[in-house]
Amino acid sequence: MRHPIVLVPSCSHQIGLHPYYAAQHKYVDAVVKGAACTPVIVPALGEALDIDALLDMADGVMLTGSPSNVHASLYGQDVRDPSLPQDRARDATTLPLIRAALKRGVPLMAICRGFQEVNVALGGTLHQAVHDVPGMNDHRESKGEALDVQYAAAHKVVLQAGGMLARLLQGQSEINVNSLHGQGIDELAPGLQIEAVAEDGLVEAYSVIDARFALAVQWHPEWQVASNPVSMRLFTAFGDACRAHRDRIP
Ligand SMILES: N[C@@H](CCC(=O)NCCCC(=O)O)C(=O)O
Repeated sequence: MRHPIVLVPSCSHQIGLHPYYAAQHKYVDAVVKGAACTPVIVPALGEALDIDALLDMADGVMLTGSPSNVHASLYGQDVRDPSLPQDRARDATTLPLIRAALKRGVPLMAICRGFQEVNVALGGTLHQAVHDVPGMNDHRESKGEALDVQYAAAHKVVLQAGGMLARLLQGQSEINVNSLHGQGIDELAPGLQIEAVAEDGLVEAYSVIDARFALAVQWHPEWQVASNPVSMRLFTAFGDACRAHRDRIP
């Protein structure tokens, strides 16, 4: 039996003189090590992509994080800080893909930027600088530190009792998570169910109501996934949903 195929939309990065379609190793590796699925990196080609053809062959979609921000115009705002990285090619690829995948019931797992993209794709908005919102904490990483410091547990999140995440984590009420983001959920889109919140009240995880499996988290479960039991539960559940989709009777 073939492994389920998981689409991993790329970012568009400039490396030297050339633009690249790129996806970080840790996300692609987590699809294999955590979900036991086969990753397929999708170039950020936007409307040039045949999304239906991609979803015809896909058993899941995983949206990665990225230092770039979802363009604020996509949720009706002006860009607050133009010096921060953007990736319009990725936006033009992921937002239509998210809507199409959810419409078809393709399992979806979204991480960090991906978490923000799903909210925007479904009509929600973002804080462009969480740390400048009165009463909110600074959720950014210390960029000058080593990666194992940047991705270390930074704060706790309280799980929604009776929610999908609480069930997946067998009734745990809170977990410690890493935190590498300057933006965050402001208005939650219709049809989303909060699954976890940070100590300052920021939404840190949600699921899509009525979806068989659509889970989005602001933190990074892909980081050293195999050595983190909580992350392994999330990726295993995603992989199981992809296997069920692969074996569905059309
Ligand atoms: N740019 C957005 C999303 C942040 C994000 O995805 N961080 C991860 C970057 C590195 C990695 O991919 O692990 C924001 O700042 O909120």
